[in-house]
Amino acid sequence: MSTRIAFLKGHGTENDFVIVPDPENAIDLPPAAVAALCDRRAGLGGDGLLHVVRSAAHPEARGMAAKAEWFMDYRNGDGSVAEMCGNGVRVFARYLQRAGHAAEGDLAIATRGGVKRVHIAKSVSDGGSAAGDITVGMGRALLPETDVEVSVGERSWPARNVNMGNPHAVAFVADLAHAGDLYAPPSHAPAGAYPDGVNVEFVVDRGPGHVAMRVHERGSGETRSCGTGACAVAVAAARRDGVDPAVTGTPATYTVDVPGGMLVITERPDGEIEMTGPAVIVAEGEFDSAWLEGVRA
Ligand SMILES: N[C@@H](CCC[C@H](N)C(=O)O)C(=O)O
Repeated sequence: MSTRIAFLKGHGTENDFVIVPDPENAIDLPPAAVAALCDRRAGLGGDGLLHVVRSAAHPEARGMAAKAEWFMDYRNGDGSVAEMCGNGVRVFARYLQRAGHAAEGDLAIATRGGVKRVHIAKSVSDGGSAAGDITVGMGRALLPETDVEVSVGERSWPARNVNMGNPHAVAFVADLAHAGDLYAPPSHAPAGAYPDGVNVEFVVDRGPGHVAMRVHERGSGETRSCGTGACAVAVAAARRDGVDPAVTGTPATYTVDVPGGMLVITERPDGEIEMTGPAVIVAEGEFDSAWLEGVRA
């Protein structure tokens, strides 16, 4: 018997997600079903999917249930699983707020990358009303001292290897257009540098503490924003600029322009990184479970 399954659509700086609320983890979402839901022509469309589950009801999150009631079971658009999604966790928080599971202020969300602290700012009123920004504590960046190179077509660049829970290669380029159409994943060397694949960011300077980036995301293709990518870029830019908050004792803030908007990233002297930006829910509806059954078959 088919049933109706509720979904929402949301985005953070145009990194967009299908949101499937499923508190008791009752909906089977194998990779093919996720890819079908994220398909922009034959499905609902999204860079990824946020499966909203109570931590206590998910085997990967039970251990975090005492600290965070809700688990972000994040999937990439091709159905693959990723450790963390920075824009996703902000959109996830906005969903929890809209559904009445969270209020403005602080909350904790369980992710595969651990429990993340989120702050939902008060709504602002400027003639109409707009949702306040959402800040997430992204944890610390790891900077393995690996020499990496990324290539698109004939062009190659040295890249900084940054791990934000998920893997990134950050390349500073003369012109963002040099990354080409990014339909195919950029290649990287050495070949074994990223055994589980990599998100690749291309970065140009806009001014002091201000950069712009494009990204090719593992499992999603080119997207209009990537939160973990923006954090990786901010840290790579800071180190390139000779800035290390652990040494100076002063927080470092970078503004990162992405094709879909702007994110503000602050790295603190203890290494903790905070990311702030908008997160919105744009639609909600239902789809027929029979459609998903057809995809799974
Ligand atoms: N868009 C996300 C990152 C999603 C995961 C990434 N594609 C991966 O496979 O690591 C973000 O906002 O961080």
